[in-house]
Parts: sequence; C-alpha cells; structure tokens
Amino acid sequence: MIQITNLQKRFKKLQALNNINADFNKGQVISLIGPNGSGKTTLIKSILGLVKPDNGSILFNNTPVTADVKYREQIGYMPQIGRYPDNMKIGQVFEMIKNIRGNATKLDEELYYKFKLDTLLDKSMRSLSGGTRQKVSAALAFLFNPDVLILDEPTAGLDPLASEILKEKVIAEKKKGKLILITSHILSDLEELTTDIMYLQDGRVVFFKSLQELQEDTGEEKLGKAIAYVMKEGMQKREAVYLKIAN
Ligand SMILES: Nc1ncnc2c1ncn2[C@@H]1O[C@H](COP(=O)(O)OP(=O)(O)OP(=O)(O)O)[C@@H](O)[C@H]1O
Repeated sequence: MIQITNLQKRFKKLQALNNINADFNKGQVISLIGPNGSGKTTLIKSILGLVKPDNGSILFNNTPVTADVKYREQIGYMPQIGRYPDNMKIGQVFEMIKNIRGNATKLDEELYYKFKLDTLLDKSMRSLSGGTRQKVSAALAFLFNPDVLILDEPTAGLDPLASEILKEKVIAEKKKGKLILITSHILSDLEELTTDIMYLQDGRVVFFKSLQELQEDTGEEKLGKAIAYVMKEGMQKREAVYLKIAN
C-alpha cells in the first residue's frame, strides 16, 4: 500500500531521515518507535506530503505521492498537536471539515459519539483542555472512514477511559484490514495493537520486524522489555567498537 524507497531528508546540518526503506501493507498496525528526535514525525509528514524529501520516493497504491494530492483522501491523520482556529466552536470545526470533504463518503461517527463531542458542540476550540482537543483530532481522523490511519502520539493527554476507547477503535479498524501507523512513547499502549515495529534512531531504521519476531529474537514477551533489550544490545555493540578503536 505504501512503499518507501531510499528516503532522505535533511534540515540544514541535521540528517532527519537517512535512507529509509519500508513497505507498509493492509491489515498491519505499525508502531513507529524511537527516541525523541529520531525522525518519526518527519517520516509521517513525508508520507502525508507535508515534508518534502530531498531524495527517494514514496508510493501510495503504486503512485508517487508527489503526483497528485488526491491520495490524502484515503488517509486519516491525527497530528501530535491538533491546531484549529481558536475562535471556532467544536460543532463549527466538524461542519467545516465535512463541508470541505463533501458528502462522498459514509461517515464514521463512532468516536465522535463515544467521546461525547456531540454534547460539547458550543465549546470554543480556544477553551478546550488538551485531552478534549485530542478527542476532536481522533474523531476527525476516523470520520471519513479512511483506508489508512496515521496517528501521531494518539493517546498522549487522553484519560484512561478515552485511551481505551481509542485503542478498541484501532483494533476494530485493523480487523477491517486497514493500514494503521502509530507513534507512541507509551509502549504498553502499543502492545495490544501492533503487528509490526519499526525502530528509528538518528533518522535510520534500526529494525523493522513483526512483534512476534521481536519477541522471539529477544526472548521477551513485553514490548517495552524487548525494545530495552535491543537498545542495550546496540549500546554494548557500540561500546565494543569504541574499545576496539581506542585500543
Ligand atoms: N521543520 C524542521 N526544521 C528543522 N528541523 C526539524 C524540522 N522538523 C523536524 N526537525 C528535526 O528533525 C529531527 C527529527 O524530528 P521528528 O519530529 O521527526 O522526531 P520524532 O522522532 O517525531 O520526535 P518525538 O519523539 O520528540 O516526537 C529533530 O532533530 C527535529 O528537531
């Protein structure tokens, strides 16, 4: 569904993405994991066409994303920080976005109702708590029933109940065969959802493998422990190289 080949992006001296190669397919829930600044959001934004790569290509259903912006209709995007016009009310934001999209697709309003946004329509965006803003972003991402969902830190700021509602929704959409990309630092949240893990560091893919493979390779059941194992191993290898150079 999405094919990434030799993707490179530099911000001045900083190599934010360094030769990324990956195939993302229907039915996968891919967790993008990595330290702060490792390139996760830059990769997501490149797929969305919001960041222009310096080199490499991204194909969406075999067509370069640079060819036509229409592919974006098939993607629901929940940004890390949703920015909306401050003076608009929740109800107006939903109406505006529905109007922009037209009536072509059947709406999926499950999150809209489960998050009880229908009871908050007169609240101005300016006055929203961080968590309610996240609920608006989540409900909008799923609203047009997209084939692909890209969720950047979706549970950050959500209360435990809202977080569970969102996770159940992701699982339900995965069962429908959608492709879902998620970044999160809360590994326990990803554990229940993920089929595959891409670990980024300094703009490079350290590994991209299925959860099962990762569990087998590390001997660890829990995602957090498995990732810690890989990171520790990486550090030991680097230390061994430094020692060899020093000697
Ligand atoms: N528009 C930009 N201009 C300059 N540097 C940028 C820009 N966008 C991102 N960067 C830099 O690129 C690197 C990768 O950033 P990115 O936001 O992709 O990281 P991330 O893995 O999503 O981090 P986090 O876990 O903190 O969200 C960082 O060093 C960041 O400062």
